[in-house]
Amino acid sequence: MISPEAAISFQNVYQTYKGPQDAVLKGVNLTIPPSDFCVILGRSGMGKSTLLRCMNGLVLPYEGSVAVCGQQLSREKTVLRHIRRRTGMIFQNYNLVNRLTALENVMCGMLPGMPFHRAMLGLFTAEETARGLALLREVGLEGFADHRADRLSGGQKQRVGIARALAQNPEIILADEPVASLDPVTSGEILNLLKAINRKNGLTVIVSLHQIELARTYGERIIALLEGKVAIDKPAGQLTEGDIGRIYGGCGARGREERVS
Ligand SMILES: Nc1ncnc2c1ncn2[C@@H]1O[C@H](COP(=O)(O)OP(=O)(O)OP(=O)(O)O)[C@@H](O)[C@H]1O
Repeated sequence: MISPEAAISFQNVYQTYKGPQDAVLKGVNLTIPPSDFCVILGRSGMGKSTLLRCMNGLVLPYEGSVAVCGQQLSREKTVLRHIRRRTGMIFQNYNLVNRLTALENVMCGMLPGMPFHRAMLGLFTAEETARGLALLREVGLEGFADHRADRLSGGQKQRVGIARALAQNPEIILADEPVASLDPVTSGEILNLLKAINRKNGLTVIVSLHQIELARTYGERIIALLEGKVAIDKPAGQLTEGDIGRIYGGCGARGREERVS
């Protein structure tokens, strides 16, 4: 059953890029309540990014149904626009516009919610600019507003990415391997920031990770994908060695070690 109160609800979802014989998701059932902090685990190619892309309508299931904040995902443009406004996306490679400043990148997150003529010309009100600056402060980048994105460190770029996602006033943050390109200390800082946002703003946060220790430290709920299905769905504190073996077993111990930060 699709739950109208859930932030995200998947019912028997099948997704493919090539055809049903090559399905990536093969009957995913999932309910994520508002304000959850979930970590998605799974070996490379198991469909973590695909699952996240299904949550904001970047890809659509060929069978089953997805609902975001109670709204059923469909091909209809108004539905997609609405769902994308409610889901802020954070990427491994930050997806910033290099030639723009940190503040200008953050303001890009406001464009979809602005009247067309102002968005086209990039005309922001003083209030919107003040909000952009407040968001930079919130992610720890006060004083970096005028810095070009390509001159920032990886951790700073990811902070700008988070501020840009917040600028669209989302209810859900989807972070696709947000710390995969960062060192362990910076990774912890970024996950702490996402956790603080989850706690302070009550946003639902769903993060895909490869590092088991980070998942255990920062995740509250662990969802692991295996062979296109949810194989494990439990509180992070209850994740056992047996579970980890099940998720990464096919890689052998070496494959697992490589993923542990
Ligand atoms: N745009 C695409 N077109 C065709 N196939 C795709 C596309 N994106 C992903 N796939 C395939 O779908 C499967 C799942 O990919 P996905 O990126 O969702 O996995 P993942 O668990 O996020 O992997 P990783 O941890 O390596 O990022 C893989 O076999 C991949 O090759």
